[in-house]
Amino acid sequence: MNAAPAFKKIALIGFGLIGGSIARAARQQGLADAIVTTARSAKSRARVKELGIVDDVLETNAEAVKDADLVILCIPVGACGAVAQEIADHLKPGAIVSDVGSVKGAVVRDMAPHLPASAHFVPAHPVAGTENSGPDSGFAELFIDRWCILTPPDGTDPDAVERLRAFWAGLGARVEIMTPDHHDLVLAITSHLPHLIAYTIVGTADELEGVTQSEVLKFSAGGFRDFTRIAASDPIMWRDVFLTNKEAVLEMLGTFNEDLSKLTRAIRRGDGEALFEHFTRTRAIRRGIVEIGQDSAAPDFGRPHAQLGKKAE
Ligand SMILES: NC(=O)c1ccc[n+]([C@@H]2O[C@H](COP(=O)([O-])OP(=O)(O)OC[C@H]3O[C@@H](n4cnc5c(N)ncnc54)[C@H](O)[C@@H]3O)[C@@H](O)[C@H]2O)c1
Ligand SMILES: O=C(O)C(=O)C[C@]1(C(=O)O)C=C[C@@H](O)C=C1
Repeated sequence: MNAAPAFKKIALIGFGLIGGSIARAARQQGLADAIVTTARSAKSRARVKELGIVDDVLETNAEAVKDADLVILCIPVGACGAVAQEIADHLKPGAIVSDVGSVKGAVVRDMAPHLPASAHFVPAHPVAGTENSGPDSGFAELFIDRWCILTPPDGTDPDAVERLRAFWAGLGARVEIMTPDHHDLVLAITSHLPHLIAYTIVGTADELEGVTQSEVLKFSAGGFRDFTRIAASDPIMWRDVFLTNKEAVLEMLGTFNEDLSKLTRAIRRGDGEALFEHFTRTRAIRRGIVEIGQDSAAPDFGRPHAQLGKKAE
């Protein structure tokens, strides 16, 4: 447990997978005196209150950010601009404003113009998640040993960046800083395209004539099952990701389609050597990821939480 909480009051706008996980982890690690959140429907507010993780659950975003030292938007990327506008006049001078969006260029473009000069805007993206959403889906261990990427605009107060870095480190994450454009290019290939492929393949299997729905379900114990998990991810979140990271995704999709054509040709021509060479190369990549502990099974969720802050410092 930290000696003194890093923040007096944290406001989490949205209490879904990411907002709920931040609240649980920040609470466990003692990173704030008070944590408040917003939930839009009466039903969600009642559920979040029942969970008993936060100090207050408010209906409006403007009410929630009052007196908060750290405000984190944990909502779909496409909603960030309108919410920045909603909260702008209610922010405490000196407050750090951040987000967790999977796309950074669009978030910076949509939020920055609305925020007052007295606020410190430090966009962030924890590269950790699941296919689940909603107030019950979060868990405190989500960010342990996962990356959190910060994309502060040029000229951002270094103290604000450092405070947010320390906050994410306190949640268990490894923190890296990059530009929004670079973030969006990297994530287009490592996260956005894999989701598009999963959404495609599951839809394709579903529409196949000659293969019944029950056969798709029955024989989905192998590779296809992994795709169905990813394809179960939140439709609003992913609609917004593809609408807002259009250029980078289309660029990566172009390269992907060229590579797919090469493999298609190798299959058509019976070119076993080309297939073997390709699969050998990709196997080595997977083994490299496992070796450096970046596969999904690697994080040690059993590690005592009290050690998190120490390890991440
Ligand atoms: N799910 C993941 O794996 C993952 C991982 C990292 C980052 N992210 C990013 O985190 C953000 C939130 O994703 P999530 O998975 O927590 O989604 P979620 O659906 O679990 O939660 C989103 C919450 O935002 C609320 N919300 C939507 N619009 C709002 C508005 N205008 N004002 C207030 N609240 C609003 C919803 O009611 C919901 O409670 C997204 O930007 C996403 O790109 C998601
Ligand atoms: O494991 C999953 O379910 C995820 O899709 C998590 C994942 C990812 O692609 O790695 C999804 C989107 C986020 O922006 C960050 C993490």
